[in-house]
Amino acid sequence: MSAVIEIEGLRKTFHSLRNGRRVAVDGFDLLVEAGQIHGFLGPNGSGKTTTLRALLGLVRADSGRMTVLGEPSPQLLPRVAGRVGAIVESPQFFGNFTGYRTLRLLARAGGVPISRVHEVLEQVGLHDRGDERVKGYSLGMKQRLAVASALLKDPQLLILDEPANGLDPAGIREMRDLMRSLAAAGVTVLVSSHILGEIQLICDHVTIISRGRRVAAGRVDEVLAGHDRHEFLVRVAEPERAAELLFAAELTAAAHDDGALVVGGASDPTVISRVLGEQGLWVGELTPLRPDLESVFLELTGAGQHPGVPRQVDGSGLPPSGSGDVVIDLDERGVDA
Ligand SMILES: Nc1ncnc2c1ncn2[C@@H]1O[C@H](COP(=O)(O)OP(=O)(O)OP(=O)(O)O)[C@@H](O)[C@H]1O
Repeated sequence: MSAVIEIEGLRKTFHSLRNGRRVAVDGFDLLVEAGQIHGFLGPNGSGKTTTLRALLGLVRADSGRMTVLGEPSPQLLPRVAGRVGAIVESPQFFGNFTGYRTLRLLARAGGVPISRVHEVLEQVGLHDRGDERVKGYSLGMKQRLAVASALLKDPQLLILDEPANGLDPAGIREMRDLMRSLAAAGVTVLVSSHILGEIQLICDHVTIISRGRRVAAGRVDEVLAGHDRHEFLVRVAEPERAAELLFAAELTAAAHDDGALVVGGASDPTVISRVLGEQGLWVGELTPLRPDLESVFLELTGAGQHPGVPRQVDGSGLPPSGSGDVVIDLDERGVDA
């Protein structure tokens, strides 16, 4: 598989009068290969947006090596910009424009044939609503319009920063279906999120960032398997006696909140049912406890107890007011330090 995005040792420090020096990204690595739907996960303030902004040349990294579609970024990003679509932060559009007019303008500005507008509206499922004003769109429709604008160039790589943010369950499902259909059409997708269930449903690969550092990366199933503690949920009539029997058999047993036991140390579940059954305790339920991305994420990032460094409230982490349109046209990107 060829690398579509490579980041090695990315470091970015922000300096502000109020908060002094803050290391937002601290030696971070990321590898996204062709054909992946790659989830980029991290708690609030862990460095996801800064990483994406550095990758796209929107903020200057202190150090690190980055490539996009094989070209060093941001130096030679313009060479591949036509093959990359990116949406960073919340999309904003002129409310009085229709979806169609919005895309037609963007297509003209980007030198894309107008015929492409119909194709992308179709692709994101807005074809029937293209003649309506954007101000009447739901948040989910606005997000899909943003994706449509990023698809105008028919990109090979789509980078989406928190596309499910603020969406209701139906909107999230629409976004998920859209990402799947794009991946099926051969687009490599990098999607950042802190909605873990979503990432687990959509993505085949994941990179988890915590406090600016990579703490896990790989196929979602492999990352999960690496955190499988081989525990089982066991339901029996006498949990306390069962726990004693299990301890005596050198297994572990902990009370679960609804009277069940969480049993560990058994290579296979028949060991548990045999230990209990031999003493006349019949097992009513024996379920393997598989880790989900949420438990792995909380374990790796400590997000439950130690939330990520909070976003600055002085607005220095936000785009300047008025620069609402955050659908990034890589051909016209600016660089801030
Ligand atoms: N322009 C900036 N100036 C100063 N600090 C910044 C700036 N941008 C980001 N930061 C800080 O860098 C750290 C990482 O922020 P970043 O926005 O990259 O995190 P994130 O993972 O995208 O968070 P979220 O999920 O909340 O969007 C935070 O501590 C943030 O306050």
